[in-house]
Amino acid sequence: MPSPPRKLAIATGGGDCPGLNAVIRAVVLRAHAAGIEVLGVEDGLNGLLEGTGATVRALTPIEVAPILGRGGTVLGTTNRCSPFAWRDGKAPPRDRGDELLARAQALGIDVLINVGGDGSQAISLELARRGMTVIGVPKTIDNDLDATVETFGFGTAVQVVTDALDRLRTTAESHDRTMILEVMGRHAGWIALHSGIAGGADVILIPELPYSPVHVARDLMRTLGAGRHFALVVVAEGCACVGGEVSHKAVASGGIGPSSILGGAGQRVAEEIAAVVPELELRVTALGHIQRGGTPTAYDRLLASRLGVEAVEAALRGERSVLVSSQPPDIKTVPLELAVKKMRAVDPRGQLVAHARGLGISFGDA
Ligand SMILES: Nc1ncnc2c1ncn2[C@@H]1O[C@H](COP(=O)(O)OP(=O)(O)OP(=O)(O)O)[C@@H](O)[C@H]1O
Ligand SMILES: O=P(O)(O)OC[C@H]1O[C@](O)(CO)[C@@H](O)[C@@H]1O
Ligand SMILES: [Mg+2]
Repeated sequence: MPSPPRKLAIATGGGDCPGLNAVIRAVVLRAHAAGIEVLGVEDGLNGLLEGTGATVRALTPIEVAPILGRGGTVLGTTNRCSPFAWRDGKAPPRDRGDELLARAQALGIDVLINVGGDGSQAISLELARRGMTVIGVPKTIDNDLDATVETFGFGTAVQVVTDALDRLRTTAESHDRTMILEVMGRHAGWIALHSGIAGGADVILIPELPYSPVHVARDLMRTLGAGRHFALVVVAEGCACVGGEVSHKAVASGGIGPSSILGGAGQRVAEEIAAVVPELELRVTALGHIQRGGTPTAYDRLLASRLGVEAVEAALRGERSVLVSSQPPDIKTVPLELAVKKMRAVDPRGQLVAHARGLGISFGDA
């Protein structure tokens, strides 16, 4: 039986996500109750690397008490590069993994709790391979992690998009327009599909179902011909038409990140529709990071809190290289490898898509 850990560290990596602070709070509360100290690593794992401007600080129950419902992460995060492919300006990427491990050892960290999506858990796995005890906590608004039934942040994002659709509907109704809403999700259509159903969309375009602009235009005209004067289209940022490409937009890289990210699918779809039915009046909204910011829903706070507590329980049981995973009604642990094995995509032949079709929603695919 391994001796119980005396010191845990917690880090949040990848894009921020509503519920991260609830995980941090839960880990600190449960660990302190068990007499375990918790260090918070700032900006992903950068706090364990010299010269990054980020550091490591002790987290106390008093400090985390008010953060349960706060969006973002009080530790900061990064979704740019990795400790194993560190970028300094234009120099080739270098491996700083061993430096990170040495620093963690010097600080007396027995277990690292790494909260993040597939990219962060790939980092967890490599740290584990190099000898660190790591427990992963899954997070993503995209819902694209296969190793857990659900991730916190997703429900909050779906609620934000649904609220946006409710607002777009009133202006669409007033102007007799077709409103196109571009939403996040990278290469998975979960946010678009869930919010499209909940928000009463007429057309939903997702990466898993390549569409034809002619079919989208036809289905919109059918909707509008059936006595309706407006329509709502939800476009996942990673969707593409049959034989087409996803759209990217340029972003300022800050010297280390990519110079372009997914974006522009909504505008592209508007142009494709207009090419077929120029008589439609279209407007495009890209919701962007509004979907990721702000207060988590009650359910996401609950899920995040349970994952945080169970991560500490797993550490107390002496587990290593595991991911805490929601398997309703329980939170269990699964091998860390499962988090990175494959992306969870929408099943085009699954019941959710069938139910959407049952509501008359078009995917523009046939
Ligand atoms: N601790 C970290 N330090 C540096 N970079 C990190 C860290 N964690 C994650 N990253 C980078 O961020 C990328 C994305 O992380 P991850 O997959 O966990 O996030 P996500 O929830 O899928 O969100 P997104 O991919 O939009 O950032 C990783 O591929 C990796 O390059
Ligand atoms: O914050 P960034 O780097 O713009 O990344 C945006 C991406 O991150 C996510 O919000 C989460 O993975 C995606 O839905 C989106 O494509
Ligand atoms: Mg990712």
